[in-house]
Amino acid sequence: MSNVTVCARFRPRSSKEMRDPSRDGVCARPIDAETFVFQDDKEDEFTFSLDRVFYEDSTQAAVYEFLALPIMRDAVNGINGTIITYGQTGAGKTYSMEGPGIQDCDEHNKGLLPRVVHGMFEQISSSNDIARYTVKLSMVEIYMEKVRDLLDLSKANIQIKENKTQGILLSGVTEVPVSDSVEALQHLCTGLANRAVGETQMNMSSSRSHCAYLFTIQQDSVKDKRVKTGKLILVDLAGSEKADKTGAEGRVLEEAKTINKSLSALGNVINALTSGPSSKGNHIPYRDSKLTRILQDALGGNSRMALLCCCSPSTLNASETLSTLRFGMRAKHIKASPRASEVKSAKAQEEPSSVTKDEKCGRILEKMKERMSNEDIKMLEDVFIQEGIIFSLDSMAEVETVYEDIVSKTIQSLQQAVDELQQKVKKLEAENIGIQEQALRNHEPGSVGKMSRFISSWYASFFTS
Ligand SMILES: Nc1ncnc2c1ncn2[C@@H]1O[C@H](COP(=O)(O)OP(=O)(O)OP(=O)(O)O)[C@@H](O)[C@H]1O
Repeated sequence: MSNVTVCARFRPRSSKEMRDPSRDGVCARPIDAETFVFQDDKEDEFTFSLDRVFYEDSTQAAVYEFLALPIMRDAVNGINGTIITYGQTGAGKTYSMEGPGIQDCDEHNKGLLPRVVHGMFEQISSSNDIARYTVKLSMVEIYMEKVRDLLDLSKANIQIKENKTQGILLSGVTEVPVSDSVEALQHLCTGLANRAVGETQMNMSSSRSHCAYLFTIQQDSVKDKRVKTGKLILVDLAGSEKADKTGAEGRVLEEAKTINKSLSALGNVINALTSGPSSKGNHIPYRDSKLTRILQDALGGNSRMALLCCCSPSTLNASETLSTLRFGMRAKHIKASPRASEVKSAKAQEEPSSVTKDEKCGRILEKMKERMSNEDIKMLEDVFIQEGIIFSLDSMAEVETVYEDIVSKTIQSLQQAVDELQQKVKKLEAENIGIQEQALRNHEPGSVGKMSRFISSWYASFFTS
């Protein structure tokens, strides 16, 4: 059981952001490779801890090696993987995913997609003697809630179907077999040329669609004829900014609304997945958008998943960046347990389980911890966000530390309340004695009796209320 890998990447400041005269301009102050302090436009500070933070001087190679390489390697070995770039328009999603160009780009600037393609075929060629591989490539765009085949534009409305053994499928989508990275990149370039490009005030060439690159890697073992299939999906999401900020109108406004609807659906699915069982049962609204439906297997756990939160470093975009980072924090709590989709030989299926008692206990413990954290994380996160203590609940150890801290603080304040009450009791006792003495001095036995009855009943009600 592993968490989703969530990283943030701050691109260099644009020339417009550099010209901003109102501030020194930068909203993130690095603490270490995983943690930074974020300052919003009201100068409130939030500390974020993610799996890795890439600042403006980070290289494309570093992002690939940390975020994508392990997922690509597993996909070649039959474990599904998904890599998503998320963030507002102009935050660096496409730069991170593709680089300045897929084919004719210098080595240094190459994005995740061409690196994944090269890495995949390199790994395949180094293990060709133990297995035969078949790689197929598809490429689709989700635009205005329609899935369009970017490798065959006549297929403008691909249907999404579900199959018990293969999971989510794009019915009739073009799947081109590719035998090396040059061929794969050529097809990707064809697909990219077909991508719908809209215009908004914020970025004259911003893409207004989600784009998914899908690789199916089938491995036929030379030795025992076992077949493993790994699906690797890379998704470059459309920009997540608010429609009103773009100043868009007409069709562009409709595009922005549709994009926001599908990104909200993605947020809702993540919320449902990370909120634990609810009164409504655990309904996960995958069907609310094409995007969440296509990502259903990835989000539902049968896939390794990495999310790159692309951010502007500028205070001008602080509110969008804050919501991007909060989205990332939320996604971090999705639990994934990807399995290799291996078709076993009959002999392998008969083999007795070699799982030890300790391993079973470990698994049960993990499940218990998982349930506990699912229920507690939301409450804790809300409290800590309110208190300005944004944190990363990476492990149960962290949950326990946080709990211990809260419990000890609660005990301290209860102790203080008990001390105050004891002092109050002492003061009242002294007053009581004084009143009784006064009554005796006045020689009024009847009044003393009434007074003492009054005091005892007041005393009793004080301590039972
Ligand atoms: N890490 C980076 N290093 C250098 N330049 C970058 C980096 N990230 C982004 N840029 C530049 O910033 C600009 C916007 O980036 P990009 O087009 O990737 O944004 P985007 O998030 O994909 O936007 P959209 O939602 O419109 O697709 C581009 O000119 C890009 O070259």
